[in-house]
Amino acid sequence: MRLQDQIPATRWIANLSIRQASYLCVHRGRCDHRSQEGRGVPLWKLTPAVISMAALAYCLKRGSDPKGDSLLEAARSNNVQEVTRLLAEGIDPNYRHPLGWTALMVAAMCHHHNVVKALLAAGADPNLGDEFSTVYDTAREKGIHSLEVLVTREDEFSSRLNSRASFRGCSALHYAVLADDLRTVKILLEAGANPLLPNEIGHTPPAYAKEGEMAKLLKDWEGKFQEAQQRREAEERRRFPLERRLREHIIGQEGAINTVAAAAIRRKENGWYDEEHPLVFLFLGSSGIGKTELAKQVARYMHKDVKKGFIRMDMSEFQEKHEVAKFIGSPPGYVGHEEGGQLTKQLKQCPNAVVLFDEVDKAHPDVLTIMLQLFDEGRLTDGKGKTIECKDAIFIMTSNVASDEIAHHALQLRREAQEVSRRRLAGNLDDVQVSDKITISKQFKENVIRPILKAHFRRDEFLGRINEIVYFLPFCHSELIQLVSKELSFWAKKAKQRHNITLLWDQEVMDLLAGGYNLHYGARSIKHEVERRVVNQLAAAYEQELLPRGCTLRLSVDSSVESGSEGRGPSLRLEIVGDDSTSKKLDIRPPLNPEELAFSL
Ligand SMILES: Nc1ncnc2c1ncn2[C@@H]1O[C@H](COP(=O)(O)OP(=O)(O)OP(=O)(O)O)[C@@H](O)[C@H]1O
Repeated sequence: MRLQDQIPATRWIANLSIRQASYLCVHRGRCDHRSQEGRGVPLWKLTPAVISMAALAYCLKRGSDPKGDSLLEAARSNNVQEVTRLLAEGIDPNYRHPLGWTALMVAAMCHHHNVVKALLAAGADPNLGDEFSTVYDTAREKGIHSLEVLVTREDEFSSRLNSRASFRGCSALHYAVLADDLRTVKILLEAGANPLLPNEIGHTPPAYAKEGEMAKLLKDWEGKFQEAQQRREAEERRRFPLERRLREHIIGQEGAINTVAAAAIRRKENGWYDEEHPLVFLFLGSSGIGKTELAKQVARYMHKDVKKGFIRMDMSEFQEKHEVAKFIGSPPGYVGHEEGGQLTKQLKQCPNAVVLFDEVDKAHPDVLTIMLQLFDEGRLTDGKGKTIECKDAIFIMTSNVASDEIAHHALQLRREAQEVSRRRLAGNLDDVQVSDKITISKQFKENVIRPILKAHFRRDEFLGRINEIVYFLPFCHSELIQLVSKELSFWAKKAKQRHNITLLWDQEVMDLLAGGYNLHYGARSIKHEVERRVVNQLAAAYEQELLPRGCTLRLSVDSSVESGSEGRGPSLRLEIVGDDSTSKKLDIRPPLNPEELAFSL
């Protein structure tokens, strides 16, 4: 072992006596608290405890990389030469201590400017957040003694920090500001550290700045950073508009995508909206058709990948009157008051979130009354009497109410459009163009859908507060082909990654799988069909060792099985493609092939 690699171990041994003393203090404190005499425990009795802590310390270090640990130690002790040497050896500049921090955070906290520069030059990310929370939480998470965590944090990071405060999410910039080190703060900002980045408790670095030069410097950079961020986002939006992003994840549903993107979100982004009220959508259509997926993608667009930006409430959990309390929290004196409400708790963390109320038609009328207040006033008062302002939130309700009527109307429109095209073009139509032309008529919305919604929700003011009712239509054939292709590609990628198997298929296979579409289950029925007819066969062939690693497999339609007989359609077969492009059908033993098994029953 190199001398440098031994340093942390030596420090651990040297620190045993400190730990022993600390443990003694803590233990004495406890004894004093419990007994009148206030006598401590003899030192010899503590030795096993201290030894066990040393063992824990050893365990803590055991899973870590000794060179990574040396980098952390060199950063802490301001050994620029050693830091540079280790980085040149290829040690990850973002290597984390087993308790969560990086070398850049240590150097920033300890005023070691040159180490900070060396780490940044080697690619250390100034915007990584610390994974260390409080001493006690970290001890619980890692399953080690809190005293051990405390001593490690003090020895290997800094002894100047409050052990009870949470540091999760603090960046190197947070630490440099906490250390009041103007020079390091400048270096970090110039290297791209984000002064607007909040830690887990929502504080950005300027929140820890002392008045004066430090606060002024950070304020200037906040402005610069905001401008640059806005420029970047505008450029990104221009190059990659929302509709295009949504279409990458959602097949078909052009009308729904355009309504949500153009009519509402873009208006909101560009300032053409009513800032007094949040946006409210009602997504209608049958199951598995993309309603939830569209809501998720909107949240991802609005909040990047921030988890808190998407709140999902299953409204079938609020069918009873008494369940209102679960929604916004119970008033004082009632059971669950301390817990708070499911919606209010999450909205508090992100008041401009995208909130999905799934199956809203199932909610109790009292819950709807609360939602109406929320939509109307853009604020919500929880059981503790705290008001949450959420005028910037986007509320999306989904419902299957009237889904049969919508599906049948859409199919009818599609048939009519096909008929018109057929007559006009004398056949040979591309149904993508046809499906684009389908729009649910105003008359149908007014005469069919509105009365159904009114009968269901029984309140005009509730329906009146919805900005847009968005219709999701059943998939047409070309959209089904896209869904099949997406599913097959997903499994082909897995086959390649896991077994180096190349999977091929043709149009006939996709047509056959598209036939598994069920209007009531939507895209889920396509997923199921691909799993049932393709993945099950692949798994069986693999289990029977019929698939050599690195082989090429072709899926094809077995036309020897004619449709019609006993309701069986053509089946899919698997062939291995040889180097000379010849193919050999795989003989998968029936008992292990669920499809064949089903046929033989
Ligand atoms: N238009 C679509 N394009 C791509 N994938 C889709 C589409 N519609 C549904 N899916 C996929 O099908 C699954 C179910 O979709 P989703 O959750 O959006 O259904 P839903 O319309 O909200 O139905 P439900 O009312 O049953 O929740 C998801 O995995 C989703 O990715």
